[in-house]
Amino acid sequence: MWRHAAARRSAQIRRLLSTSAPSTGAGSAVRGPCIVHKRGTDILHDPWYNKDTAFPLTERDRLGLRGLLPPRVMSFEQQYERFINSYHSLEHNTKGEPESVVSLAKWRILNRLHDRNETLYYRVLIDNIKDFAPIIYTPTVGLVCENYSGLFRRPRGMYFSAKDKGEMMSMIYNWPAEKVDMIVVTDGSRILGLGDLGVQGIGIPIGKLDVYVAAAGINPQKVLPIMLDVGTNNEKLLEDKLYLGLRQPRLEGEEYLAVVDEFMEAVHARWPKAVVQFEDFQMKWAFETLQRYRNRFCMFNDDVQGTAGVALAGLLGAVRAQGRPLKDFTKQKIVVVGAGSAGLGVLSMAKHAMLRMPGTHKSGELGEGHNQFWVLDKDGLITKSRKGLDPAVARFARGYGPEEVQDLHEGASLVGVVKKVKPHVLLGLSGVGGIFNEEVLKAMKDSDSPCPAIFAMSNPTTNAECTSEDVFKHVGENAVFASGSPFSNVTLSNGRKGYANQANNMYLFPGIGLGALLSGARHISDGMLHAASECLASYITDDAIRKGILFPEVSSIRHITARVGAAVARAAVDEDLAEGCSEVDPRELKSMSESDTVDYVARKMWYPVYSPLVNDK
Ligand SMILES: NC(=O)C1=CN([C@@H]2O[C@H](COP(=O)(O)OP(=O)(O)OC[C@H]3O[C@@H](n4cnc5c(N)ncnc54)[C@H](O)[C@@H]3O)[C@@H](O)[C@H]2O)C=CC1
Ligand SMILES: CC(=O)C(=O)O
Ligand SMILES: [Mg+2]
Repeated sequence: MWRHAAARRSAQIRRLLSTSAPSTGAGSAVRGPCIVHKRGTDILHDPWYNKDTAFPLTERDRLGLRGLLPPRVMSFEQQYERFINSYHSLEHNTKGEPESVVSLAKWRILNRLHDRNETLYYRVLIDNIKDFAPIIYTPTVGLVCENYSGLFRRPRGMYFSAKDKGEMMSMIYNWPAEKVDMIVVTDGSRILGLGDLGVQGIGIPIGKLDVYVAAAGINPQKVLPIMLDVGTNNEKLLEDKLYLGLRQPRLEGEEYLAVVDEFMEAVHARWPKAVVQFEDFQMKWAFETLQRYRNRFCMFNDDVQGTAGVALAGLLGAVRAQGRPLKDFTKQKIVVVGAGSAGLGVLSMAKHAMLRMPGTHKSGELGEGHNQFWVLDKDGLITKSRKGLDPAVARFARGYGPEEVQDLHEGASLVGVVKKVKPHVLLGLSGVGGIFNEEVLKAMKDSDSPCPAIFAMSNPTTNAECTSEDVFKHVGENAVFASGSPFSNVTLSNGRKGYANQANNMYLFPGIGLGALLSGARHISDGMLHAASECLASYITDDAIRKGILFPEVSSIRHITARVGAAVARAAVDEDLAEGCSEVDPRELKSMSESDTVDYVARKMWYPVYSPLVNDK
């Protein structure tokens, strides 16, 4: 049985590798020579250049490697097959072990390859993204962050701490790559739904940048994960002897902002065209830093803006799933659970999309007071009678219109709200696992939609508001479901599939970053973000939507990202924000048709093949 499976896999691997260049984003499978400034073991220990046993004999002579490797020269295909086989042996050998043990073992084997040979690592990642994304990204990356200090073996990325004040401008030059295109930075204060993990949050920028390389074809030599260690308020970590971060409470106020300001100035001074993605900052800093930097630097906040675009695409899909025209989006009743950085990002983008729907202005149907949303946070339903309401939340508080007849009071419970409102959509970004319990889901049966939509978007899996099983069992087989972390499809009573879509910002952030980079955008505008979301929403056909498919397969992420990247670049050009990049100036970008732009973006995507190495000494 095991042998048959292995033979099948070998055939699959041969098939995969014989198509030397996939249809999108291949770049060229034949690469020109690459100049290295090192020789001998220095090359073997550098994962950017290392080919392990695949160094040809001529290269071994040229680079001083002769005698440093076993004599047999393996092909890339053989190395690939060897890795995949060891991965499957590990799966086989860990059967029956607890899930966390298996997941961490899988992460370790991938991480070791990452640290040793990036070309092979990214090739296996690209080819097997659906299987490997749950390991290098959510949910396993959450487990890795929780255990990071114990798992730490080799550093990756850069660490700027509160103790580095005044030094960052010189520290930035310690990074060995001359050019950096994409940076993902966190302060570790809200890692997925796991809270403050301090310096251990570095796993998130690393995972996000892996997705950038796999999905957007950003050259891994030009990505930089960054941790801003300003302390932690996590008592458990502060007491942990192995904790690798600063043992002090988080900086606050001006002291905190001074660190982030200095970091942003340092990055901009060395790499003025780099795109900076802010990730997993607690709400107050997510919004504050976005406001502070978005018009000065080419940056965005993925949790606020990337998530919003993905959720909006899903919400529009939910309208189509009901067989209704898109303009009916303005009539959808949407309950949002979680009014944090992600929830508020979604609310504000969805509201903006409603206001932009064709015809809404003419009919005067929608105004700022129009409110299709019921928003709950940890204290229940948010109404205008809530004391000390933040203006960003106040826009969505109930009580501004005729909806008051629904007799829902401040702080009403989730189940109470669902029973009274009968929403078309229930969307969770609360970080609270299981909060969409049986009672809540059963109440969704009475939704005014023939296909009630449940989005359990919190990560990782343990923090998801509910599971795919729960939804099809309690809401009904006509429900549509999407979650932040992957769940399995469910077999329905009629033998059809209940689709477990993944509503994760991974469908957009790589394209936002890529489009901004290739257009040389001065900054990332709302228009560029809307273009990204619309592109994702229109990717799914009506046929697929009717089956309950709201988002594409993760395996097609490179294809989607090329399109999203092109849409973002075109929006930058339209808004005169594009300054062009080294090869293409803004006029050329402007003259490209839509499909030319997609081709251009796809051509610029890096694809992992071994380049001939030439030494400059
Ligand atoms: N699927 C995706 O692409 C994304 C998912 N997320 C997930 O969303 C979750 C929240 O992220 P943020 O908004 O940044 O966090 P946050 O900490 O800023 O906000 C959390 C919100 O949930 C509310 N909340 C807490 N307990 C609650 C309860 N029992 N009932 C109702 N509301 C409750 C809080 O009051 C707060 O408004 C995290 O789990 C994160 O992983 C975030 C970004 C992207
Ligand atoms: C997916 C993501 O960005 C989050 O859960 O924070
Ligand atoms: Mg995030």
